[in-house]
Amino acid sequence: MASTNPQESVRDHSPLPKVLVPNKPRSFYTIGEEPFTSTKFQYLKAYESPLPLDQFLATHAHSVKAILSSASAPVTADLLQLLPTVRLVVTTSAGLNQIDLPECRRRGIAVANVANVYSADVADLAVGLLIDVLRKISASNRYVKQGNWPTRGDYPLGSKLGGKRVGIVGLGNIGYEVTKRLEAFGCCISYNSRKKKPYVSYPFYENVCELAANCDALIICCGLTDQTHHLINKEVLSALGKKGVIVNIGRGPIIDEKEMVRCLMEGEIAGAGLDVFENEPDVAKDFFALDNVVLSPHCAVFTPESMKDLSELVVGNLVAFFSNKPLLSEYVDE
Ligand SMILES: O=CC(=O)O
Repeated sequence: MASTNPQESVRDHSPLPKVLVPNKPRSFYTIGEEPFTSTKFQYLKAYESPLPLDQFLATHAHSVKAILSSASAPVTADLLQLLPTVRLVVTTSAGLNQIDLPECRRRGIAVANVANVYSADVADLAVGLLIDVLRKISASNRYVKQGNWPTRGDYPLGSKLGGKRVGIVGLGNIGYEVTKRLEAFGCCISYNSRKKKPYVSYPFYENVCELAANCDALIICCGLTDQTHHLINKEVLSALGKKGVIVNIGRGPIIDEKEMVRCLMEGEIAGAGLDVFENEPDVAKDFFALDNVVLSPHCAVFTPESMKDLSELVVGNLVAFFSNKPLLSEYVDE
């Protein structure tokens, strides 16, 4: 429970190593905090302190050895500057865009990622969104529930997934899981990634526009970086074309959202399945009126099963770190 007494939150007699938690991760909300705890370390929860963050950090600056980051808890150069004894950042997010990785590297701070914990769930949702858009599942569900079937007749046909040419943008763990699923549906896969992957034989397109021009659907699986910000722009969307569908389970700002909305409204692309948005949780209202758009509230990673695996990995990484053992899932830049 949040302390109401500022003095109480500054008192810190525990000999356990300290892990700063700047914001409450969504995973703590979904399965509770208990699975993430251990007798080997103690969380310092900035979000429960009545102190302003800078005062809280000043109070604990020299006792914090690790940070538990999440999508909503950025680890910036400014934060690290205030915490000179930090040597590890563990994140609960698949994306690492909120962590200043070059600054961590410069300071000799290790980063532990989520490894493969979420990949299957995210891939399932990506394929689910694609099928939903193509087969109009959500749209026809609304049609039936609104009582339109008897009066307005059959709903327009959806389109087959099998045989579709699907382009994966970002062939990491999640992208690879998506390909495994789409192979089973008989799709023709090709991809764009920072580098050609030696372990797959799918056609590789160095240029995402060329990939789009040769695909019926694009699935965005890459991380958000300076290079991928608005990677999917007007040119890529028009290359995808009138019959093209886009699915995004990466990060909202990878797509130029205003341009995508325009293309959807003007029929320049056929549909979209989106789990992530440029300005979460405020989703552009233009999407709401579009029947060819399926939306989910950035929940691709959230199943109780993967949350449990996540808690084991987070605790495992922190315990390993505080026991001077190798991390279970250290992020290594390729
Ligand atoms: O999108 C969710 C995550 O990065 O964990």
